[in-house]
Formats: sequence, structure tokens, C-alpha cells
Amino acid sequence: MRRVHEYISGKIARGEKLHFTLVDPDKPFTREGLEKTARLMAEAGTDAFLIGGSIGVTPEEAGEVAGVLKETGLPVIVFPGNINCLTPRADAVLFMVLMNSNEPYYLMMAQVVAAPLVKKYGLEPLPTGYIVVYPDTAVSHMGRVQPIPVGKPEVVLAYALAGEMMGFKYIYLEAGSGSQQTVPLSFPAMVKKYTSLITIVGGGIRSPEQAREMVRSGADVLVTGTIVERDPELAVKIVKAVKSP
Ligand SMILES: CC(C)=CCC/C(C)=C/CC/C(C)=C/CC/C(C)=C/COP(=O)(O)OP(=O)(O)O
Ligand SMILES: O=P(O)(O)OC[C@@H](O)CO
Ligand SMILES: [Mg+2]
Repeated sequence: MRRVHEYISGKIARGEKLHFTLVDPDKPFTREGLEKTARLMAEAGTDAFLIGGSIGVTPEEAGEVAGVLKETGLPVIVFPGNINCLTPRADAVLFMVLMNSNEPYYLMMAQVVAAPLVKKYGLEPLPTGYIVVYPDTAVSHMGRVQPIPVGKPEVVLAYALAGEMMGFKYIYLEAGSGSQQTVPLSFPAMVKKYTSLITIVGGGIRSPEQAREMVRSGADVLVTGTIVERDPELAVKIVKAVKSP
């Protein structure tokens, strides 16, 4: 059963660009507030919800958030900072390797610890190479990241090719949540040109214009988190820009 992968890849095959809404269960929320945001984003046309955070998420919070988001009928995908984000109430998990980490835990041990849990929970694994471009965010600190030189898209391409050769289906080009900059447009462009990976891009996207140029450059899936928390109406405009680039 690869229902979520088929849902995502089917839409891409039909020429659609996708938007994922990131919800961090560590951020304070009320059930009513979360329901309202979820409904707003679903009506705007977001394609799925990601749940996860770098620090502080309890499995109970992850489960509660997943339960509320599932009421929209959209897929709920765990975007794990670590195994604490896993919950059986989600549909799938970005089964990630942080490819440019210097830390063995994020390269192999997190996956080894997670795999039996993913199996028990019945989560669909989405095999994903995760690349964090910039230093100075929670994820780059926690993940002991070796940043990618911004003027060198061939470096990111080499990672993407390696990921594709190892059988990953997704590559997530991450600026870092709350980043001041988005990933360089040349990065999704290069990956799209030379691989058949599904390209997810996120971090620092704050305007419909940025969203539009990122999908025009080759991103298949755009992720926004911070703007959904700060300005949901602007997030709705971003979804519309992704859907009509
Ligand atoms: C396979 C499993 C279960 C785990 C893999 C674990 C790996 C490789 C994690 C990569 C390192 C990491 C810390 C990723 C975090 C990704 C994430 C959920 C980011 C969401 O944003 P935050 O970093 O929480 O942003 P804020 O600072 O805005 O809260
Ligand atoms: O919070 P923002 O900056 O939108 O980032 C989203 C996501 O890519 C973080 O992992
Ligand atoms: Mg967080």
C-alpha cells in the first residue's frame, strides 16, 4: 500500500504543483484554532499536512494534532525532527536521511530506531533525502549540518543524484524553518533537470511571488509553516500562487 505516494505522484504526473502545510505540534495550539487553520488551508487547496518540529514535540501532541488535521480528509504526513514526532494517527512519514549532516545519528541511527516503530504504527514511509542549505536555524543546529555553498548548485545536484541512486523518491531542499532566505532557485532547477526525484522545497517562503518563482524553477511541492502561523490569509494567497503559477 503506497496510498500517499500515489496521491502525490499522481497529482504531479497530471501537471499539478503541490502545497504542504507544516504544523509544529510544539507550538501552543487550541483544538478550535487548529481546526480553523486546517479548514482554511484545505479550502485554499493545500494538498497535505506535515507535522513535526526540531525540538520539544511529544508523541501525544503529535497524535492530537494529527487527529485534528485528519478531519479535513487530507493526508497527514509526519515530518520528523526525531522519533518523538512519530504517531500512528498520521498516514505517512517522510522517512528522511539528513544527507549533509556530520552526525551518524541523522545519517543512519535515527532510521534504524524509527523503522520498527514505523512498521508497528502502519505508517507509509516516503523515502526522502533531506538537505539543509543554511546554518543558523533550529534544524541546522540539531542536525549538525554542513551547509551547501549557495553558488554551487552542482553540489546539491550531486547529493540528489546520490539519493536517487540509493532509491529515494523525494528530495527535500530546506532553507530552515524561519529562515531569512529561501533556497537558491538554481537548486530545484538543477535537481529537476537531471533527476526524476519529487522535489520538495521549504523554508523562508513568505510571499506568493517567492512561491511562484520556486515552483516555476522546478519545485514540485512547496512547504510553508511560519507564514501559516503568522498570517493565515497570506498563506492562502501562497497556496493560490502554487496552484496557478
Ligand atoms: C526517520 C526518522 C523517524 C527520523 C529522521 C530524523 C532526521 C534525519 C531528522 C533531521 C534533522 C531535523 C532536526 C529535522 C527537523 C525537521 C523539522 C520538523 C523542521 C520543522 O521546523 P523547526 O525546525 O521545528 O522550526 P521552528 O524553529 O520554526 O520551530
Ligand atoms: O516555517 P517556514 O520558514 O515556512 O519553513 C517550512 C519548512 O520548510 C520547515 O522545515
Ligand atoms: Mg519547531
